[in-house]
Amino acid sequence: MNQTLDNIVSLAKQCQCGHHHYDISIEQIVVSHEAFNQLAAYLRYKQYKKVVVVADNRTFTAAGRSLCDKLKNESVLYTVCLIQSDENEDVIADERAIMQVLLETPNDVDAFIAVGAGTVHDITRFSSYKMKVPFISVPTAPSVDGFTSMGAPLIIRGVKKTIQAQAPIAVFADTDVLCQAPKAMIAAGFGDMVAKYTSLADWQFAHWMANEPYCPLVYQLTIQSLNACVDHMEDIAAGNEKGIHVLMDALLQSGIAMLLMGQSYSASGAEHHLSHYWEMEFLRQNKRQVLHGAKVGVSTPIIVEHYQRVFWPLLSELKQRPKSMDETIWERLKTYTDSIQELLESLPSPERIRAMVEKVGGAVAPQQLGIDPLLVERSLKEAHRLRLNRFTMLYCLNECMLMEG
Ligand SMILES: NC(=O)c1ccc[n+]([C@@H]2O[C@H](COP(=O)([O-])OP(=O)(O)OC[C@H]3O[C@@H](n4cnc5c(N)ncnc54)[C@H](O)[C@@H]3O)[C@@H](O)[C@H]2O)c1
Ligand SMILES: O=P(O)(O)OC[C@@H](O)CO
Ligand code: NI
Repeated sequence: MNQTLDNIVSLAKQCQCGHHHYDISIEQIVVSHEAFNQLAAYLRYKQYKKVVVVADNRTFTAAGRSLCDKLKNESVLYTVCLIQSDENEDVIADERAIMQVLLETPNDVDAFIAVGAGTVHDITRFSSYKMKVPFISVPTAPSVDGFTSMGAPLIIRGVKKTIQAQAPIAVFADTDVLCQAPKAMIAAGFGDMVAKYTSLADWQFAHWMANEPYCPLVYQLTIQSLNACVDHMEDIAAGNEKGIHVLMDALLQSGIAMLLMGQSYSASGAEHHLSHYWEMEFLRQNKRQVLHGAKVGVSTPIIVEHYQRVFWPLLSELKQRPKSMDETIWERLKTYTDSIQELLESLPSPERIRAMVEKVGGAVAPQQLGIDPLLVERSLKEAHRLRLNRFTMLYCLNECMLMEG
């Protein structure tokens, strides 16, 4: 990571922001060729006797099998829970997957090991939390910033909800496994980082308008991770070890930033709400899922465009308080107009963001992901409702500025 784990722990202890910071329960983060040997040593140190390895067919092939060989050599008793995919071959973090883990886990398990990408981690995070046992993270692709966070975005009765659960107690990422991950997953990881342009802007806005808890340290950790990815775009695009290391470090650090707040304020704004809306629509239509990072890589420039072309012109022209806007918001919008303008002007242009995403091999148009323009249009009007406690600029636009009468 840009910062070492110890460094972040100490920065968090000294933080003067006034908000509660969750303890970083992560004891060790290893990103190296030696990760699995170090995991074996860690299990010895923890004296775990019985673990459950959670994976799916693909992640078991990518890393689970070789990890299990290691566990055998170490005489650690383990069982494997292979999460079943749906009829589209997708593994979804939903009730069925969680129930499968709970059913297949012995009651006296010491710890879980999540071997996979974002989805396997969220299933394991939630199940282990409910069973009151720790989990260890073994990422198989640098595809999301959700390895070190404590939130579990789950699909519950078809609705994407993020439930705060727990962070892993340790992370062991094997660089060979990460470098061999599908190129689309590497591009998706970059997409999840590029999304921080708008998530951080929405967070700043929500803090000004609605007193959403804000912390400069968490902001710094996140923007530092984003900048590291942008600075190493060539390496990430080439998929070389340097690039994969930088990307993975950035994703881990952004996850820790979320963990410190116990919420995804820094990492998820309107661009994520659009992505969640599209994901739910795909599930409803029984279509194959699209990678999370691919969706947010596409929705981020759409949100920048919408803020610069719709939100800002409307805001700067507002002469009187719309009926749907309460007095406090109206006063604050007036106070912060210049700051909001500066904030929006500080964002890279939609073209620039698309060029970055394209450079690392990601899609830039919704149609490339099978998302039709009508769905995009609908999501721009409705997606903010998925997170009514987040006062994003999209929320403000739709709920306070466009709803006359
Ligand atoms: N907890 C958080 O804070 C957080 C943060 C970001 C995203 N997320 C969530 O993560 C989920 C998306 O995760 P994702 O984008 O990593 O996709 P994913 O975990 O759904 O994986 C996609 C597919 O890639 C396969 N795969 C993984 N590693 C592989 C490898 N090395 N080789 C071949 N195939 C491999 C998986 O088996 C799966 O079929 C979403 O539900 C999203 O909401 C959570
Ligand atoms: O809190 P949510 O919106 O699920 O987002 C988490 C994660 O996707 C941030 O990158
Ligand atoms: Ni994300």
